[in-house]
Amino acid sequence: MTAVSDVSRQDLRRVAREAFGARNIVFVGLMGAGKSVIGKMVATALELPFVDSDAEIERVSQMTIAELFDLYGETEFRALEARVIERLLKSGPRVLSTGGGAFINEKSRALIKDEAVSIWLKADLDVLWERVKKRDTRPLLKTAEPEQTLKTLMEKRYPIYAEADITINSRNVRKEVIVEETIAALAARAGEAAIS
Ligand SMILES: Nc1ncnc2c1ncn2[C@@H]1O[C@H](COP(=O)(O)OP(=O)(O)OP(=O)(O)O)[C@@H](O)[C@H]1O
Ligand SMILES: O=C(O)C1=C[C@@H](O)[C@@H](O)[C@H](O)C1
Ligand SMILES: [Mg+2]
Repeated sequence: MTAVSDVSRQDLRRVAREAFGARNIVFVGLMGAGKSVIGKMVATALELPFVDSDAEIERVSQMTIAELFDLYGETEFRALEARVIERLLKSGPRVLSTGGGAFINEKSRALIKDEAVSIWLKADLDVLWERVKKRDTRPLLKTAEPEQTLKTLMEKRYPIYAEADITINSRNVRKEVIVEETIAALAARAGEAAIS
């Protein structure tokens, strides 16, 4: 027997896919917010192709993000990131999870606004810190006080991430909950667009 909640979940997925399947869906937010993990799960649920810009940068450069920062510095990394994001957006539609700094770049942000519906996965500092402190692969957090660095990045970046079309509160609940909330928010936005 099919439960009522399964039917409505399928309906929400159908509405979200029909409204946004022909447009890029882009996840933005700080390190540890869950862009890579949740983005891939949303793509699977909506049966859309998925790409992660950090993974794509590593694939094309044949280097890790940490190696790119070490060898060429942040400015060169940002230039490469902006080029990769432009190419991915223009060759979509797909679900694209970006690196934490991508939406901060003015040109990439303008492009994402033009070519995509954007979703900010917003999380509190303690949630982010619990997640990112387990791995030391993030070059921007190789500082004497990484938690403070993360806090400073939050203060600088949150007003900019807030320009995204949709905000989802990323917190310590099952990932599936965040995925369903994201799809419901996309479906709701589709409904608003249909009315206006
Ligand atoms: N709702 C959740 N519950 C538990 N763990 C989560 C949740 N969402 C994400 N995580 C975990 O947090 C970690 C960071 O997630 P992820 O790599 O997707 O973040 P990100 O936003 O892509 O970060 P970055 O900008 O560094 O690429 C991963 O280990 C992931 O499994
Ligand atoms: O927040 C950032 O600026 C970054 C986040 C990661 O996804 C990587 O793109 C890189 O480590 C930079
Ligand atoms: Mg990621």
